[in-house]
Amino acid sequence: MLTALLSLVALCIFLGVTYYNKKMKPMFEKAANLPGPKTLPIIGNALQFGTNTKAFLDYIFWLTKEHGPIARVWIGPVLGVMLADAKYIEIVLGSNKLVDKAVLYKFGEPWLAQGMLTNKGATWKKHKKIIANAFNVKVLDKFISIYNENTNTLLNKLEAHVDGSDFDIYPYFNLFALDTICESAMGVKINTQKNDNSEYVDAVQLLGDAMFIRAFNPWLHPDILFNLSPLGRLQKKCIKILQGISKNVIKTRKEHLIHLNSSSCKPKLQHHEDNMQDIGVKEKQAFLDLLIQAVHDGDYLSDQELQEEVDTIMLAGHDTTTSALSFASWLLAKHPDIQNKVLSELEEIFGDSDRAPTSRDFQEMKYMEMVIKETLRLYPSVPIYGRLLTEDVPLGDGYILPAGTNVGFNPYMLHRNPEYFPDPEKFDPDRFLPENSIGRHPYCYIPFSAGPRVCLGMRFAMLEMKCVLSALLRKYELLPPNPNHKLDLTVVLVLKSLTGIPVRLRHRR
Ligand code: HEM
Repeated sequence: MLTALLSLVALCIFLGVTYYNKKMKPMFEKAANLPGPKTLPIIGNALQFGTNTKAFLDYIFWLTKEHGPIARVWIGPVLGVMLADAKYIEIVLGSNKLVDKAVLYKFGEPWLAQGMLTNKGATWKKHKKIIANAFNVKVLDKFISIYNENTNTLLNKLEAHVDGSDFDIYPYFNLFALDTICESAMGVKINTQKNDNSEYVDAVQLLGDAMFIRAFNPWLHPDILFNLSPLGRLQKKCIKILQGISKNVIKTRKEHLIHLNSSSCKPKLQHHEDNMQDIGVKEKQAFLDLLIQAVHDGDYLSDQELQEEVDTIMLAGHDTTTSALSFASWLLAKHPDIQNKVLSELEEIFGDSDRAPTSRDFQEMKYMEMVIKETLRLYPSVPIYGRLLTEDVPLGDGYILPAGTNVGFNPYMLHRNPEYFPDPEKFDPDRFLPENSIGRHPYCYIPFSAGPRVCLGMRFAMLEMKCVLSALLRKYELLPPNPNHKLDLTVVLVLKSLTGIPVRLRHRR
């Protein structure tokens, strides 16, 4: 018995040493010269991250401020490196090979499974092609009526605050964005703006929060412990609600399309653009309809894949725009001169008319676009995202990132580097005038990421944001909040403020 026990201990030690020598030792050696904070034995820098999202964000900012554009941390045996220099970022983000997501993304998998955001390899590539097709300009124009309709509902809700005191605009944009993405992604109206108590909204919100809470509480990392915890049980309940809805919608939309197809005696589901006319779909198209009909190398997306992609679009497509819209309104409220310039542009486009905007109008909103870009420079909706390196990556300057490193990108700090953006704290949309952008490094501005895993919803988001901001400014003047108010930034999937994002409103005429 004793011999067996001793043999087992010896085997464990042997396996541990082999693992260390083969995997960990080369990693330690290659990472030895990377700048970073002092580490403790075994746990490394794990205790420095804090246990909440605000502390995490502050720590990430501090890492770059203190240790510069390459900042190394160890979380136990996991190596993390924050990059905040465009030339280093390009090497990783620009690579067609380094496309795997960092380990933290696995906490999104219970909901998103193998959807675009979390997926990798051949299926990611195949899905990206299919989905990118669904996001082309012609298709996006078809969503304008959805934006306009939901914008009108938003403006009606905001009436309650006209001539009132400061109010937090974030929750209003959040419901607007959720209604818009739900209708665009699935073709379903959930009317959260009109119905404040929505099980659906609560579930989306709770899931976003749960992913982050889990990520920053290491005892919740093992699936077995998480699933038994109250948070794990809550997450399961929320996923059931959301997937129940998307499953149902997929079934109904598919049946509907098949019915339309067979009634025109063409039992085929073809590539969407040609097919939209064929199958006589005159009603509003949703991304889902396009994905159902999309063919790639003779292959359709299965029901499971459709659901994962729709769920991903739902997640990626509402909090991000909410954050950007809220910070844009706050910045415009605090900078009346810039707000007036946007208004002049809108007056040139619309004159005295109160007609709804068209696709052409959005193309003419050049200054508005620069305002949105400058907002995302100062307050990038996704202030941190990451990749897992599958091979050693030489950065130059004597630095190597070993295979297995989790690389983090920190647009918030990158965008505040005076080398790329002089006087970086100043809100100055003119930075994005074509003549002022000449010579700027293509990877120094990355609110939508860059390279092969660039955001798929970038154009969708830009149109949606132009729609709602232009309507808001045509109707209301945004007034600055109490000067004593201070933002208290945190990240829960996206950049938010714990003290809210307040503005005041007054009618224009
Ligand atoms: C202001 C709005 C938005 C911002 C700032 C933004 C930003 C980003 C960023 C930084 C990423 C890369 C994340 C990573 O590498 O982990 C990303 C990916 C993605 N975004 Fe967006 N996004 C926005 C809106 C949207 C919208 C409206 C949609 C859908 C309608 C969308 C769909 C996606 C998808 C599917 C991906 C995954 C792409 C891939 O991994 O290949 N995004 N977005």
